[in-house]
Amino acid sequence: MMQPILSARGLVHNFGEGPSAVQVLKNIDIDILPAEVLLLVGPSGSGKTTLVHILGHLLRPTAGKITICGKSTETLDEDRLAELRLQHFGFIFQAHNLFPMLTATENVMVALDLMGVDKDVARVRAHELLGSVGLGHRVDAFPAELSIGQKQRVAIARALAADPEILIADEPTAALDSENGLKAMELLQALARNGRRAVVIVTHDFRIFQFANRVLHLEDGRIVDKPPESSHSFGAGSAS
Ligand SMILES: Nc1ncnc2c1ncn2[C@@H]1O[C@H](COP(=O)(O)OP(=O)(O)OP(=O)(O)O)[C@@H](O)[C@H]1O
Repeated sequence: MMQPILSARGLVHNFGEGPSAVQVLKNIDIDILPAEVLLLVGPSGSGKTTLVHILGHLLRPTAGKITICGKSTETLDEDRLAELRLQHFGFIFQAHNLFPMLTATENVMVALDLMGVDKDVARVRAHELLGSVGLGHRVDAFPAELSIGQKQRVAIARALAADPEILIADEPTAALDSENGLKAMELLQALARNGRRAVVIVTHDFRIFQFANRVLHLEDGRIVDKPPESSHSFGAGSAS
């Protein structure tokens, strides 16, 4: 059995306190494996975004434990959590969150700057990252000059800045047409396979199921219909 990059056990999350508290995650166990594309699917409100925020350490769970490469993250203070996020995670959100006044290169450099990378080195690295997502010819473009698919690629390049083990994407194809959605997924799948990193995707988009190694269904804060280990890989996305 492959060693998970991240293991979460008994995750519970409540929003609110006391009698008005709402439990949105109920005793979730999850392992994230190297080189896998893991899809989280389920009805609106089932807790998918809350779960990936907790897995990405953007939100602390009400209860439960997470280990990354075998080390518990439970007792880390806010500064250590910020370091951990920078080091281990890349985030890709639907709205891309690109800075409109900055070029593609500068948008990627922001992430490298946060890591304390020298500006000249960061510029070279940003160009490399943009090249790796097929945007080597658009490094000086501003977001408004890029197509939506290209903007998504800048967001992916930025998420790769720290060469993270886990990429978390919330609805990465929702705003893309079929062609761009498939291209984005091909890129994310290649990043999982080549980089030995995991890509965790929240989605409602059935078109991308073919890229998954595993699909976890969330319903009312629980993982349901967990497939047996033997069906871990299927379809075009098999990592074997
Ligand atoms: N900050 C918050 N405060 C209170 N309740 C929240 C908060 N964030 C989410 N919720 C509630 O928690 C539940 C799970 O929300 P979450 O966004 O995780 O679901 P989701 O499965 O990602 O939904 P969608 O597919 O619509 O994005 C919902 O009932 C939502 O209203």
